This record gives sequence, C-alpha cells and structure tokens, in this order.
Amino acid sequence: MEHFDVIVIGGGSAGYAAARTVRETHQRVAIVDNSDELGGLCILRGCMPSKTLIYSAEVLHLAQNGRLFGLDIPSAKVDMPALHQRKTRMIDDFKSYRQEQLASDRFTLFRELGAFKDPKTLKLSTSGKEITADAFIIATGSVVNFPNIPGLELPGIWTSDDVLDLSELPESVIVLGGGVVACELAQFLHRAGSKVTQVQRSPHILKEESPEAAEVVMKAFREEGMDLHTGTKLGKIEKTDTGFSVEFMEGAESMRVEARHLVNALGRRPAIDNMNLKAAGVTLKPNGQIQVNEHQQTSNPKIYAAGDVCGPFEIVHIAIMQGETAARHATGRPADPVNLDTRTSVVFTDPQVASAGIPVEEAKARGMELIEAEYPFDDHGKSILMEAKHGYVKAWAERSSGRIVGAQCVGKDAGELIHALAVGISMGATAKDLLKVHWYHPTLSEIWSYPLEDIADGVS
Ligand SMILES: Cc1cc2nc3c(=O)[nH]c(=O)nc-3n(C[C@H](O)[C@H](O)[C@H](O)COP(=O)(O)OP(=O)(O)OC[C@H]3O[C@@H](n4cnc5c(N)ncnc54)[C@H](O)[C@@H]3O)c2cc1C
Ligand SMILES: NC(=O)c1ccc[n+]([C@@H]2O[C@H](COP(=O)([O-])OP(=O)(O)OC[C@H]3O[C@@H](n4cnc5c(N)ncnc54)[C@H](O)[C@@H]3O)[C@@H](O)[C@H]2O)c1
Repeated sequence: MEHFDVIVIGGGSAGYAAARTVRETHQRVAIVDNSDELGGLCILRGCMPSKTLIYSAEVLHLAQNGRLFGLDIPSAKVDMPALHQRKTRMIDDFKSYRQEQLASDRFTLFRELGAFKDPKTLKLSTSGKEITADAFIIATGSVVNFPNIPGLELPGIWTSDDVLDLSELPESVIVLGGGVVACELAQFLHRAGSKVTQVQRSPHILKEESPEAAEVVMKAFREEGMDLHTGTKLGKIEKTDTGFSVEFMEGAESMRVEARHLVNALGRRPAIDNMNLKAAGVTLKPNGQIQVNEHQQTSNPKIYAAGDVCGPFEIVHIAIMQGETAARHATGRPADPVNLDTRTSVVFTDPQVASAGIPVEEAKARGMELIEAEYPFDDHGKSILMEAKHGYVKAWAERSSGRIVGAQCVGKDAGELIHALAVGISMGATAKDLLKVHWYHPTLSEIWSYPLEDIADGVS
C-alpha cells in the first residue's frame, strides 16, 4: 500500500495551496482529484470566467451610455461568439498554468474520487487502490444546490456553469436567487441584452450584506431596467412551449413569469457525496459543511478541511489561507489561524459591494462601542465626473481608540477601493493613522478621508 506524508483530496484553490505548502517541508504529497478537467472552481467555472464576462459587460454599458460623457457612439452591442472566445482564451491560459503545477513531479496525482475506508485509508474509485497517509486535507469544494422546489429538477434548467459558457445571447432568462452568483450573472445577462427577470426570496438581495448596501444595488438594477422581484415564495416551475414558467407569491400577490431559459442560482452545498466521512470520524455542521477548528482540523485531528467544503465563507482567498493553515499545522509547523476579523469580500455587480473587517452589526453584538461615519459618492468630485454617483463609503471604529474595525464601500470599483481600508484594518490602524496617507486628488480613493476625519474628530 502506498503511504504519503499528506494526502490532499481536491485540487482546487484550497487543495493546491495546501499541497504546495506541505511540499515545502515534506516529499511524499498526493493530490486526489476526480474532475474531468483540473483547475478548480475559481479558474474553470467561478471567479475568473465570471469576472471576464462581467468586465466586458461593464465596458459595453459605458459605451451604450456614451451620451452621458459627451460621446457619440452610434451603436454598441455584445458579440457573444467573440465574448465567449475571449473568455475561453483567458481561462485556457489560467487553467493550463494550474494544470502544469498539479501534474508536476512535486506531487503524486490521482485522477479519481477519494472515499475513506477508515480514518487512515483512502480508497480510490476507479482503480480500487488504497492509499494511506499521516494526515489528510479535504478540499473538495462545493456543488450547485437543488432545493426542494417543484420543477427545479426539470431538464434544461441552467446553473452558473451554463451561463458562463454561453456563445449565443439568450432572448430571455429568469434567474432564481438573490445571492452573489444570481446578482452578478443576472446583471451580466441584462447588460449583454437578454430580458432578465430575477426572483429573490428575502426582502432584499445579497442578504449577507447590509440592507443599506443591497438597497443601492437594487435601485441600480431597477434603473437599468431589470425586472427584480423580492420578498417572494417560490411555487412551481413548469416547462412551457417556449421555455419555462415560474409561479411565486410576492407578498400577498400571486405571480407567474415566463422566459426561454431559467437559471438555478439558489446556492451551493459542500461536495462530500460518496466520501464516507463517517468512516473517517469527520463530523458536519448543521448546514452540512465540515466542522473544523481554528487550525482547520476536523473532529478527527489527523484530518483537516479547507475551502468551500468547510466554509464559513466561500471565497477563494479564504480557501487558500485555510489550505495553507491546514498544511502548516498538519506538518507540525506554526500555523496562524485565518483571521476572519480582517476578512474582505467583494460582490462584482455594478455598483459593487465591498466590505472589510468585522461587519458593523457583528461588532456591536460583540459589545464594541463604535463610531460610524459615511460619505456618499454623489457628493464627491471624482465620482461625479465619472458619472458614478451610486453608493457610499462607510467606516466604523472603536470609540475609545479610533482603531478601524470595519469598512464598507458600495459604488464603482468598490472592490479596488476597499483595499485601502483593508490594509489599515489588517494592520490595526486608527483613523488618525490613515489620515497620514497622501490621499491623491482627484481620485475615488480620497473619498475615504471624509469618514476618517469624522471618526478621528469623534474619538473619546
Ligand atoms: C459563478 C461563481 C463565481 C465566483 N466568483 C468568485 C469571486 O469573484 N471571488 C471569490 O473569492 N470567489 C468566487 N467564487 C467562489 C470561489 O470560486 C470558491 O470559493 C473557490 O473556488 C473554492 O475553492 P475550493 O478549493 O474550496 O474548491 P474547488 O475549487 O471547487 O476544488 C475542489 C476540487 O475537488 C474535486 N473533488 C470534489 N470531490 C472530490 C472527491 N471526492 N475526490 C476527489 N476530488 C474531489 C473537484 O473536482 C475540484 O477539482 C465564485 C463561485 C462561483 C460559483
Ligand atoms: N464575488 C464573489 O466573491 C463571489 C461570486 C460568486 C460566488 N461567490 C461565493 O459563492 C457562494 C455561493 O453563492 P450563491 O449565490 O450560489 O449562493 P448564496 O447562498 O449566496 O445565495 C443563494 C440564494 O438562493 C436563495 N435560496 C436558497 N434556497 C432557496 C429556496 N428554497 N427558495 C428560494 N430561494 C432560495 C437565497 O435566498 C439566496 O438568495 C457564496 O457564498 C459566495 O461567497 C462569491
């Protein structure tokens, strides 16, 4: 039986980071991955293809609104085959680099599904081979969830994978859900030229974000002409002669919408099917993700987990950090737990929603006494001249010290802008510290100086 120092199950962002980190000190590292194509979700069907398409749609949107900037652009429209080709070219490049890394002789790569036979043995699905290790790192990611909604199992319903691989423009699409995937892809489809209807259960989209932030995005979506329904309860989905219909309640009103295509963007669940985790002594959280401690150890201390399979955030840089922590701990090295108090997140809608640090409500619930300050983009020189007036920046700090504990930016390029505050939060900076920065004029970034000044003035 082949024995390894560490076996990593799953070769996506978390798994590759873990394997690379183990390999710094140990020779015998196996990666087990059963995908048809290596590379992981982020590169193949997640972050990179979606952001490639979303950026093109943003350029198109600007061109179509050329009049706002004093430009006469007679017509601008999407060329779906060209868009698809561009995306494919980019992803081919990113994935071939990752595939080379995974297939290099630094690792032993098994292209099979791994399932535990017992806490120390992994059985491979195709060859039937059994392999053992001193430690395991589970990084198998997530799969699209299909909640129990009548008709959701019908053939032809799309997931994000299908939207990201479109080479023709769909005439009309219903997008179910109001999470990050639903919002990013619904706006992309709308801007590309499809007639989009989005149906969300909660009263506001992006329920992980503040209602104030979601409100800005909802307003922008509606102003752009998207048909957005919130506060709904889904009924049944049916096939029609031309596509699909969805029945739902919106408040007390019974609604029915139709379109040629339907996208299930109702969330993802951990990819743990057929892994026999019970035999390995690995327990799950109530939401189905693998339970881990601060060093990413599962209920079996020799088995770790990292990435979407354990959460709590399905975000690629967190998956990488968790993979590195797991690998360092598994190989007996000092391993800093991932500090979620300095986390960042970005939703790539337009306007974008970006956050850093501890969310304001969470900070208050922990008993922190805060000073909060915000400033709107519609009163800021650079955003006004860029016609980017949706949204605001907001920061909050400990009242006693002025140390910034969190920040949010909703607006154009918020995902870039948030990093100025993310650096400060990660380094424990106060508002006064951040006011030493030479905030260049006129930039979008200099808008941060206004709430920072208010906070610095208010420190008790
Ligand atoms: C449409 C979309 C857009 C996204 N955009 C962003 C973004 O902009 N920014 C961001 O931070 N995050 C984004 N994400 C989330 C991000 O892609 C994930 O958080 C990240 O890729 C998870 O990495 P992972 O290593 O945990 O899992 P994955 O990359 O999914 O890797 C898991 C690997 O394990 C393999 N595997 C599964 N089960 C087994 C088994 N039993 N045996 C062997 N191998 C197995 C799989 O085949 C896969 O290769 C997006 C997600 C989606 C769906
Ligand atoms: N920009 C980014 O960083 C980015 C982009 C895309 C995805 N992601 C990550 O991927 C993960 C998955 O995103 P997602 O949007 O697929 O999932 P999600 O969990 O964020 O959203 C799921 C949506 O489906 C709705 N829903 C679920 N079950 C339902 C039901 N039975 N009836 C009606 N509505 C229901 C929820 O209300 C929610 O609006 C997220 O956690 C996110 O972190 C990140």
